[in-house]
Formats: sequence, C-alpha cells, structure tokens
Amino acid sequence: MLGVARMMQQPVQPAEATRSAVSVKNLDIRFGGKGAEFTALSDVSVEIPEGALVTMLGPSGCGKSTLLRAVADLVHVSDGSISVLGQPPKKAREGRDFAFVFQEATLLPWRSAIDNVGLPLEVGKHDSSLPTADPQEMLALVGLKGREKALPHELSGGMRQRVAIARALVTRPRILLMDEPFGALDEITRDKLNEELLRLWQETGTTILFVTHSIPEAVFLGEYVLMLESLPGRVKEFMKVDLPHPRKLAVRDTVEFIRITAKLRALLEEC
Ligand SMILES: Nc1ncnc2c1ncn2[C@@H]1O[C@H](COP(=O)(O)OP(=O)(O)OP(=O)(O)O)[C@@H](O)[C@H]1O
Repeated sequence: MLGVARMMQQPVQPAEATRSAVSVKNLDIRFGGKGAEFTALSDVSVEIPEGALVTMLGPSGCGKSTLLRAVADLVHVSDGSISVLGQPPKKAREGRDFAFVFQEATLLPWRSAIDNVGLPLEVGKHDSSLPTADPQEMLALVGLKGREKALPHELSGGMRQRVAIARALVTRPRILLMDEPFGALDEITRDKLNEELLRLWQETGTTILFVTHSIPEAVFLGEYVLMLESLPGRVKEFMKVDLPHPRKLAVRDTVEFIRITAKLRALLEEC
C-alpha cells in the first residue's frame, strides 16, 4: 500500500520546470540500529532547479541538516534516491560538483586567508581535470582583497566566514550547500553577507541550498523556500518567492515581503 502511495506521489516541483541540480525522490533517512530506529526524514521528494537559490526552513530537528548532508553524501540514504547533477551524490562529491559551508568557518588557524582558500586545490592537485579558480580572485570576490596574508585570528567572524565561502568557491562547484552559514554572526554582518551572497549567486550562477532558522533571511535570499515539518521530517511547502532581483535589504520593508514572511510564519506554526 505504502509502495502504491509512493508511486503516486509526485516530487514537489517549481512552477517553471527547468533542469534539476538536485533531485530527491521519496527519500527516507533512518538513524540507529534495529529496535532503536529513528526516522529523521520520511518520503521527501523535491526538485532543486539548476541555478536556483533555495532556502530551507523548518522547526529544530526536522531534518534540514540531514537533507543537506545526504545531498553531500555524508549520510546514508535508507530508502528513495538523490541525484546530484544527474549522478549519485558519491560521484558528485568525487567530481567536486558541490562544496559545503558550515556555521563555523573551520579555518586552519596557522594558515593565512589565502592559504586557507587554496587548501582544497592542494587536496585535488593530482587531478588536472578538476576545475579550479584562483584563490586571490575568490578572496576578492568575497570582498577581502588586501587581506590575503591575514591569519584567521586577525579577522572578524564575518571575514572568517567570507574566507570559508571563498574556499568553497575555489573548486568552482556548481552547487553550494550552506548550513546556517551566518547563524553565529551579528545582525549587521549577517545583513551585509546576505546581500553579498545574492551578488555572488548572480555573478557565478551557482545553485545554492541554504539552511536557516530565520524567516526574513529565507525570504530575502530565496528564489524558493523549502519548508520541512518535523517528526518525521517531511516537505511542508515548496514556495516560489515572488520578489524581484536584484534585491536590496530595503525590500524587507515592502508589503509583499511582509506578506510572504507572515505566510511562512503561519505555516511554521503548523509544523
Ligand atoms: N548521526 C545521527 N544519528 C542519530 N540521529 C541523528 C543523527 N543526525 C541527526 N539525527 C537526528 O535527526 C533529526 C534531524 O536532525 P537535523 O540536525 O537534520 O535537524 P535540523 O532540522 O537541521 O535541526 P536544527 O534546526 O536544530 O539544526 C534530529 O532528531 C537529530 O537528533
């Protein structure tokens, strides 16, 4: 019966279907051994269009990070499937098709900003077929031109996170997976980085999957918002954000922005 229901369920799709960067079909993720099994994600289906910036919202523990980690081949898929640019996540990882940015910048404290950015290139330097970008250019792209030689402790939290983003971009990933990357930053820095991320997204054309706890951040950044509900984690909503680009922070004062955030807040309360 479950199988029939699953076959009938269609993946949640954006209004204008384009090529998918990430295709998730009937995904189940369970943790723990037999008898102590916990279902983190159940029957999750979603299509992330190539080049889209999709923000992910949902109550704590609903499985946002688990979904991101499954796309990155860091979590075992119990049932269903994930396809990243038409291949299994493991293949996409080997081809460096995606990069991950975490809440903490996790820079090597003894390496300068430029050497931290260049680190992924050292790891894959034996394989000349892998795409690379110039670390200096990537630092300039995130607004850190002139700070190449600075050590992580000489940079602010926001600057360290920019270094982490530059490091993620240095392998020219087609997909950027971001797990609450600005969650630990103060509001002013976060606002600034939000605007910069939108600029980066438009300049690079990278597909971005971005986890956040902030509804305004999800709406400001998102071309689409994916909302998960909890226990077990399921898709609650996949919504297009109809706000024009390029977006500036002032868009948050518009009636349309307030309407969208109110709608999402109401949905979140149901989760
Ligand atoms: N490796 C693991 N082993 C066992 N349970 C896990 C593991 N990873 C995650 N979980 C569980 O899966 C559920 C989803 O966790 P996840 O971190 O994905 O949620 P989240 O939505 O990202 O939460 P938050 O918003 O609080 O960061 C939680 O109940 C968590 O305890």
